[in-house]
Amino acid sequence: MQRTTTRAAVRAQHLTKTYGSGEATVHPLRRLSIEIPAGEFTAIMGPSGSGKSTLLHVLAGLDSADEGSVVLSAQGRDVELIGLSERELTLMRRRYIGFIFQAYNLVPAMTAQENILLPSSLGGPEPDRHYYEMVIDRLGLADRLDHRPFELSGGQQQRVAVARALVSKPAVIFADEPTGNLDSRSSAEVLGLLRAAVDEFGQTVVMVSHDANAAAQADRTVILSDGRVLETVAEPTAELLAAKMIGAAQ
Ligand SMILES: Nc1ncnc2c1ncn2[C@@H]1O[C@H](COP(=O)(O)OP(=O)(O)OP(=O)(O)O)[C@@H](O)[C@H]1O
Repeated sequence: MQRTTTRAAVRAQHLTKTYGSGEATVHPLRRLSIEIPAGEFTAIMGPSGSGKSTLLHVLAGLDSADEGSVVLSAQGRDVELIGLSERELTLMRRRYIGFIFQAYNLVPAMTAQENILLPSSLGGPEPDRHYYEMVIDRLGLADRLDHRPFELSGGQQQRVAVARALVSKPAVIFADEPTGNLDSRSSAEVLGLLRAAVDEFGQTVVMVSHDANAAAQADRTVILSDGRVLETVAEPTAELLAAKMIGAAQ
């Protein structure tokens, strides 16, 4: 059988993270290794406390691991994130990483447009004008750009957060439960946009979700259990993922 090799956008090996000591010790990551293929949509599922958010934060350079390696491939070079200083990590995040939070994390005093352009105002890459306009148009935000977050619905706020993560064409977009606060219609919209970011804009997306329907939008779903990768499911269906999650919780 012919094998095609997919380029990894992020390659993490033997990640270990421990909190506390003695009887209170918690191990969110236990020598966990994972590869995130470039230009694809990867979902991460697992029971509560299995280490999903910790893993996402470590892969995105928002948190550090005690041991292991996280290599980010961006613009033809590989950068090891573990061991970088806080300042170096901040620069890496600004240049190469987009992050979408469950709680949107928009700046309340800024308009939608100012929020979307915030990473470049802070020294990140200047978005390409044509691409910026295409993203705004695709996300249906053209007539919302002068609004502040409190004037927008939850779904619209999350679309602004998606636009903020997309416009600088980061090497990887991470999303931590991006639909966790949304109703089913807004959830479907946001998931459709993440799917389009991969299919139409060639982006790499990694999303943590509890929701089998959301994770089924991905090209593959990695299931975590107790700080380790239990299984990777290619082209998952919601039914299969729901069944796997019952297994992972036992
Ligand atoms: N700052 C911290 N201090 C101590 N323990 C922590 C800290 N952050 C996470 N943990 C613990 O690490 C484990 C993994 O947490 P993590 O948030 O990564 O899990 P999760 O799979 O994302 O869970 P959930 O689905 O409930 O959000 C949990 O037992 C959690 O209580």
